[in-house]
Amino acid sequence: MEPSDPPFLTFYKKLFDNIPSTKGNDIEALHEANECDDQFEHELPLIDLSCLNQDGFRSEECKREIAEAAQQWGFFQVVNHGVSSEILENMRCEQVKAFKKPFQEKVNGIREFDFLAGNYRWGTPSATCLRQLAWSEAFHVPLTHISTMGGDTSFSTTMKQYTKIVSNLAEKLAEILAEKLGQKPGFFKENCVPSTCYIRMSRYPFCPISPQVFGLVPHTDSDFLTILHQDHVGGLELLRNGKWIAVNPKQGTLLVMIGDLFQAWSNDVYKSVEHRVVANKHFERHSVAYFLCPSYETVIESCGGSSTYRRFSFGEFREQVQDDVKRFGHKVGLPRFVL
Ligand SMILES: O=C(O)CCC(=O)C(=O)O
Ligand SMILES: [Fe+2]
Repeated sequence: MEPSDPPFLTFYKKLFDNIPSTKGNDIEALHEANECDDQFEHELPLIDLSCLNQDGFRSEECKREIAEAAQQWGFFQVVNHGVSSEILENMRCEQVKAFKKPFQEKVNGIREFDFLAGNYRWGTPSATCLRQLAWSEAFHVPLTHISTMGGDTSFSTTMKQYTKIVSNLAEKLAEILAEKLGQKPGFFKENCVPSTCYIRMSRYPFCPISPQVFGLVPHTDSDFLTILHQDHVGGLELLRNGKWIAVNPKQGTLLVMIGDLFQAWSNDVYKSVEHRVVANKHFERHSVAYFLCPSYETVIESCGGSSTYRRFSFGEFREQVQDDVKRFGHKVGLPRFVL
């Protein structure tokens, strides 16, 4: 059978050849750099979205909790979000099957899903050292692609069901966050379009050299907000007050992360949360993320008060991110746009 795993060890051989000896002190230093504090895990905000359908008081209270979590954490977990456990499970199964396709087929584009070469990414082509390498593979699928996917396959049906609910949820949460800033509704409906919103399905193969590489290097998301579903394995961590906190999996829960665009739009009221995925030595892991993005022409400017950031279009932001990744090996992000 043809292999399905990306050839990390052979393709990135140069990076592994340059590893300083990883004995004694070096390994200790790495563990220290990767250290994660489990102590605050229980404090991660968890919000019951069914309250949004209840009487005025309960629903207002729920909106307040959402805005508070976005301000203080840039992150929250949600339950009763409208995606049934059946759809979540189907999505996971379809994703597992898709990643089991031969590596070469994933690279060339999976015909059966109308995927092109560009839909598949793996590793970090720009990495110049192991700490920049992501030990993971992913399919990026814009919403426009999902809605035009042909055939009544279980893959296309599940993708359509999942994205329909999650995209509505993302828009609803974004509108609540805007309302809490005193903004009129409609901005996200008007500007977030199916050609730029996308689903990213990720697989993190088990990694024999963990902790020397990450599954996904520390980053913030370049969108308004992200809705993530992770499987039971764990590995996602977020940065809070200088400490990494593990986001342990809770069945049926979706995770919401504020991205850079919301931070700029809200003039730093909502925080774009830095997060990473730690590679697992023994188990593979899957996750699926939905990114709420505006059209490339959409201008992002502070919705109130004197702004920390200059106005920029989403297209300009993306180009700058790609440029920085090429030049420095990592994203700079919002600091590039500070006035
Ligand atoms: O897999 C995860 O838990 C995180 C994925 C993520 O952060 C991303 O795709 O931007
Ligand atoms: Fe992310």
